[in-house]
Amino acid sequence: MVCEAYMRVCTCGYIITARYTAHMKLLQMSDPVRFPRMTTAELRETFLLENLFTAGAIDLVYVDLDRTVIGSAVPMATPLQLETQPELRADFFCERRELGVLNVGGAGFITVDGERYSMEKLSCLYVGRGSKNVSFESEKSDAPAAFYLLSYPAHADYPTKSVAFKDLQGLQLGTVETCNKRTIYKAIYRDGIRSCELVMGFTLLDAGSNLNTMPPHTHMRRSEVYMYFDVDPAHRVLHLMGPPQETRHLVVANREVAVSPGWSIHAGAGTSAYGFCWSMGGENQAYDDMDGVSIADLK
Ligand SMILES: O=C(O)C(=O)C[C@H](O)C(=O)CO
Ligand SMILES: [Zn+2]
Repeated sequence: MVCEAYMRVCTCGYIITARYTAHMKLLQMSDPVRFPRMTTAELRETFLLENLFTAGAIDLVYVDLDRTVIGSAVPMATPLQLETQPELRADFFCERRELGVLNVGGAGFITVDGERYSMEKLSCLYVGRGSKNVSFESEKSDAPAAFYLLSYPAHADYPTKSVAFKDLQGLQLGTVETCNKRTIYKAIYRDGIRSCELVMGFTLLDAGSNLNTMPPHTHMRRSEVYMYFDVDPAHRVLHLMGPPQETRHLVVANREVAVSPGWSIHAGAGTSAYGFCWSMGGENQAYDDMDGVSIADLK
């Protein structure tokens, strides 16, 4: 289906062909001046994505911050093809972009230009700039894969590569006493799968711990995106955000995404167990380039 609204907007110049299907939602960030006066509804509309992971579809959102594209692909009985989008003005999705994918659902496959990658739960795939055909499949439609997608502009071609959960080396942080014992798994980063600006991995909390990224930090050189997964439907994560002296929270459900500008802390406390995918784009790829904030200074 071609989007009628989009066709009206772009009759001057841009030629839409049938393969440019529905357009992406556009998410426009707020700034730290407007932030403290935002209502709960405004905060949620600006920083939270609640409607990804539609069964049998690819969902994509374009964020003006670092030109991030956030999305999901949940293939059921038939594979799903990643199409280019009108907003990208590109012949194919990865013409000028790189893409990171994390599977948080059942086992599946991703095929990139004829190469088929097996994607168990928590496998991660990097798709390099210039890759033309990307498609997603589930092994079983009654336990579909749930592919989380994160894409940034790319200025070089790095090879498409996958990594399975069992091959990731975890970094243990936190303690039981401070309720934040957790393991960080880095997949796409300077010493792992190479990329232009995308940095991507996930964090799993130990049983009984519920706090992530505490003490918190900001990092003006990059924006960050959190996608919470394996959250029980009856439970929520209280995602903390905002300038360290002006924090607010978003109540986040399973497979929802919180966008975090460089001026914002990003941390969370779950009412039960959860994992989350963190990913970043921006000026550098040093994972530990963080401006730490002491807990006592938070307001
Ligand atoms: O639990 C944590 O700590 C994290 O997962 C931190 C994120 O990875 C992060 O904020 C990286 O900048
Ligand atoms: Zn961070």
